[in-house]
Amino acid sequence: MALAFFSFAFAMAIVVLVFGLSLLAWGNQGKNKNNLPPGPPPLPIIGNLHQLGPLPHQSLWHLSRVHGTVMIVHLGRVPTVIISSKEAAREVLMTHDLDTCSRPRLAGPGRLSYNYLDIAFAPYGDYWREMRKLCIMELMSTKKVDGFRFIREEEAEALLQRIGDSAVSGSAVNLSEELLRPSAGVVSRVAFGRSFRGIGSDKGNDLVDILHEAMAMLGSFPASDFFPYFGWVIDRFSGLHRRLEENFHVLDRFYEQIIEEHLQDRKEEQEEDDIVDFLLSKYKGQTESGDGIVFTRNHIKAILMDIFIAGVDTGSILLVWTMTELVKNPRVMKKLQDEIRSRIGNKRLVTEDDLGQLQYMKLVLKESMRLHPLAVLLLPRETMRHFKLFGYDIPAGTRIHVNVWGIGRDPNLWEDPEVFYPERFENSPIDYKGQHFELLTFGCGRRGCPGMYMGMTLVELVLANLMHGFDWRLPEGTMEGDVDMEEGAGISVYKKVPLLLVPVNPSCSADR
Ligand code: HEM
Repeated sequence: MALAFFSFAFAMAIVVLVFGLSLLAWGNQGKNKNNLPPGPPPLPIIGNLHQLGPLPHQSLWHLSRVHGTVMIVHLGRVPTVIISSKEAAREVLMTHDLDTCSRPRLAGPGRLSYNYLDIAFAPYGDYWREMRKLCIMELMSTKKVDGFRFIREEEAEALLQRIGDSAVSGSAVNLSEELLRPSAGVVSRVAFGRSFRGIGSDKGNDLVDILHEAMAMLGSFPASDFFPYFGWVIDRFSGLHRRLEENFHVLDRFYEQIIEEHLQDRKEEQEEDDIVDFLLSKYKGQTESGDGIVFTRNHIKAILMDIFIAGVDTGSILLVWTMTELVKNPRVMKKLQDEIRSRIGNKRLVTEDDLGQLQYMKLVLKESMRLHPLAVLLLPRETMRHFKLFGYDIPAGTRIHVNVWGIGRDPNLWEDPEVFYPERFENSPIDYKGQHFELLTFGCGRRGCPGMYMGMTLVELVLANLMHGFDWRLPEGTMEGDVDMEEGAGISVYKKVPLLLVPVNPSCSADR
């Protein structure tokens, strides 16, 4: 009894102490002499967390309409600047790129990247620079990507084959699942030298779920990110910690298997031909790389995490959103099919040589990326030094998010922003390659996406073939207006309800 009382008293003392310290720290925040950006008034301890909602990019966009396009919110104890206009995005990502190009230390990315040993979440510095250069040279350069063209075309052909079978049987295809396969196939064959095995095969663990869970964990807002001293307790109670650990272990087993298979091949003196071989050959047996970086098995696994997660899910999410918009907008789908079919004719497969002729398809993809930019808040940046932004002080160590989703729907930039209308890009120089701050699907500057060419080449090839090879219908009894547009939260925002469509061979279609 006495023991129980002392445990209770001890727990209460800790709660009071934490509460008191938080209030004290909160009070000190207000005494800051800096001219900080405006923002919604924060509550003690939780700051503005209560205003975020399940889809933070949407809540932050609505808040920015009231408080301004350079706005500060307090996520627990962490001041975070939200950028919601193309002008402010240009300042942060271009003018102040060097001031803002580090990454904050966050629980989800930290765990899945083996303590920031990857590229995407590594803080700015020599290690990040060397790894990024290495991955571009070995995997993502135009030359490398062009060299793997036959793999993309084989994967696209296999996809058409599978969809063709469904067209014959008249059954619906789950495109959210099916469109993952070409990117999974390309990434696994190009980067890992083999088709996927060992992931998605565990009972109850399918590849889509594992990837979406990883995206959710990378984009999650765990309490430990906002309450440094006691947040981990909340994460344990909420179950977030357990989810993160489970996801980490599924992925870890997969990377281990890839590494083991490569080590085995090396023993058997098989040819070195992919990035895993390259990482193993460069570092195996050494303790330090040329730049004095101690390289371990975890370093290799962290790089595999980036390639796997960034390389597989992104392209398929973009394709799913694009197919969703097309089926909701039959006029656009018909115009796109007419373009592709008139240019390509009766060829069985659209090849990469054909893609240059498909100008309307490029407009469709830009429009899809405007409304569904995947990494809706980009990856978080952290300022390395103090700088001024439109007269406001942005102190060193501030977290920054660029709300690309909001910029894509800004009525000051786009007429009827909610309408899917690819023609808005006709005769417009706006492109997604990082020079136009209205369309930042791949970010920009030092931390911009190095896999853009690799990702988009496959996306274009697959979309062109889907449109050339088939007409698409909604399942019986579903109308265009019924198509669910709900977003699933994560570092990349995906279509929450899987997209089911029925493929029809064009020769059987009543429209033709
Ligand atoms: C349609 C496909 C893709 C989209 C929309 C996309 C989007 C993005 C975005 C928005 C960022 C963050 C940029 C920033 O914070 O400024 C990023 C970073 C990154 N992406 Fe991609 N990506 C795609 C494909 C790929 C592919 C295929 C790979 C490699 C296999 C890849 C590897 C990376 C890496 C390593 C980073 C981190 C860069 C750094 O922090 O230095 N991405 N991507």
